[in-house]
Parts: sequence; C-alpha cells; structure tokens
Amino acid sequence: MALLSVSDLSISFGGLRAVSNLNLELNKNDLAGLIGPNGAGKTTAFNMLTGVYLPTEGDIKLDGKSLLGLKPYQINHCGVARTFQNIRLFGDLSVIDNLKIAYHSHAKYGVWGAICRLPGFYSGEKEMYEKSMELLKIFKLEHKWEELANNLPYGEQRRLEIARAMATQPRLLLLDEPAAGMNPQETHELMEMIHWIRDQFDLTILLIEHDMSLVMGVCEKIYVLDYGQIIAQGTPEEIKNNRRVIEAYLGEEAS
Ligand SMILES: Nc1ncnc2c1ncn2[C@@H]1O[C@H](COP(=O)(O)OP(=O)(O)OP(=O)(O)O)[C@@H](O)[C@H]1O
Repeated sequence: MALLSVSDLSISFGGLRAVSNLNLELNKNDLAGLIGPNGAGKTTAFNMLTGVYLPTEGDIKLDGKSLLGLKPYQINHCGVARTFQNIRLFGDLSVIDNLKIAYHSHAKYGVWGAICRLPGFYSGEKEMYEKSMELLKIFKLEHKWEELANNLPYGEQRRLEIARAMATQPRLLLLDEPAAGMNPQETHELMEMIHWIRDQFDLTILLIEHDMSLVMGVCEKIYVLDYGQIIAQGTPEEIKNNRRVIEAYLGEEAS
C-alpha cells in the first residue's frame, strides 16, 4: 500500500481553481519532487496535505487513513511534517529551543508532569536535549546551539527549519523550496543531507523546488504541475525530455 495516496484533489478560491484533480502516490522511502511555474499550485497542494486548507474535492490518505478534516497538529501527529517557503522559525529563541519545542509537542509527560517536576519530566527533558543535539549535528548546526535563530545566516535557518520538522519524527516530510536563497555549495550540501536523512530515518520526502540541479540530482520521481494540473510525472530523465514540461516550465536550455 502507498504511504501517501492523493486522489482527485482540488481546491478553488472564488473563481480560481488553484489545484485541479491532483493524483499523486508516494511509497515508503520515495524521494519525490513537485515542480512547476510560479502560481502552479504547489504550495497550495502542501497546504491541503497538511490541513491548512480543506480541499473542495478529493481525498488524502496516509497509510490508508484519510487525513481530510484533521487539523494541522493532528496531521503532524499522524506523521506528516513540513517546512515553509518563507522560513517560520521562533527567531527570538535559541537554535536548540526551536528543536525542543518540536519535541515537546510529542512529549510523554503531561503539563502536570512538568509543573510537579515528576521523574518522567527530567528523563524526558534529558532525552529531548540529547536528541536535539543529535539532529543539530546532522544539520551541521551543533556549534550554534545557543545562538538565537534570527542571528543565523539564511542557509542555516533553512537547515534549522528542516531539523525542527524532523524533531516531530515524521514518516512523511514535505519541504517547500528548501534551497531557496542558498548558494551552490550550500545547495549541494543540502542535497546530500536530504538523501542521508531519507535513508537514515526511513523517511518519505516530497519537495517543492525551483533549483533544477537539486531536483534532478536528488529526486527519483518528479511530478510537474501547471495551472493546478499534473502535466507530467516520471524520472528526472523523463521529465527533462518531456516536451510539454520544456514548453511550460523548463525551457529549451534544460533539454
Ligand atoms: N488563500 C488563497 N486565496 C486566494 N488565492 C490563493 C490562495 N492561496 C493560493 N492562491 C492562488 O492559488 C494559485 C497557486 O498558488 P501557489 O502559491 O500554490 O503556487 P506555487 O506553485 O506554490 O507558486 P510559487 O512557485 O510561486 O511558490 C495562485 O494563483 C495563488 O494566487
């Protein structure tokens, strides 16, 4: 069974059909891309997958269970985490606190455990600290653990956002333009990290990206959206050579 199964998903804003009959299937451990021109409906699709928007039609199933009508935090608890096109960190908190907040949302001790400082609170906090530091190491941010998130350079803020999404222990990770604003060196390092976390954490990843070197370098399967509709899907090689994709998005120089 597919991990994520999206069938005939559509949404309209007034007269605009932003996403129309989107069908998409991801198996466990897939590393897939969602690409297309500006305004094609990519972020809107992510917003439906994460419960920010309620689709007008269609269904979204994770492991066979419909996510329709669930709130974003409930979808996160089902194992779906995301990052945003415009970075949304807690800028006035330290790097490590940004991660601990994400771990807290899954903490085993409750409010009373924290207030009364029950034994589970201390072991839980220690575990969160250790897991946060492990993630920071993976994303090459461990030396910045005390720094305010706002003070990090842009590329590091993007990596921290992915680390924070990982702290909610997802099965499906949605990355919205993870390389935006990064230089080629940072983009290359990010590509390696994405591959590594997919393998290491047994993840399924769907990413939106305009940087074709990243998409073609890291994704094994690509979906192309144009005016809200899937116009092609396939391997990077198939997508690069697809006439419709070249005309709508990639341009002649990509072929
Ligand atoms: N809340 C909303 N209300 C009205 N229109 C919206 C809303 N959200 C998105 N849209 C419209 O839906 C269309 C798809 O937008 P979306 O942001 O999903 O595109 P995108 O493919 O992610 O573009 P980009 O690559 O520029 O991020 C656009 O025409 C956008 O203006």
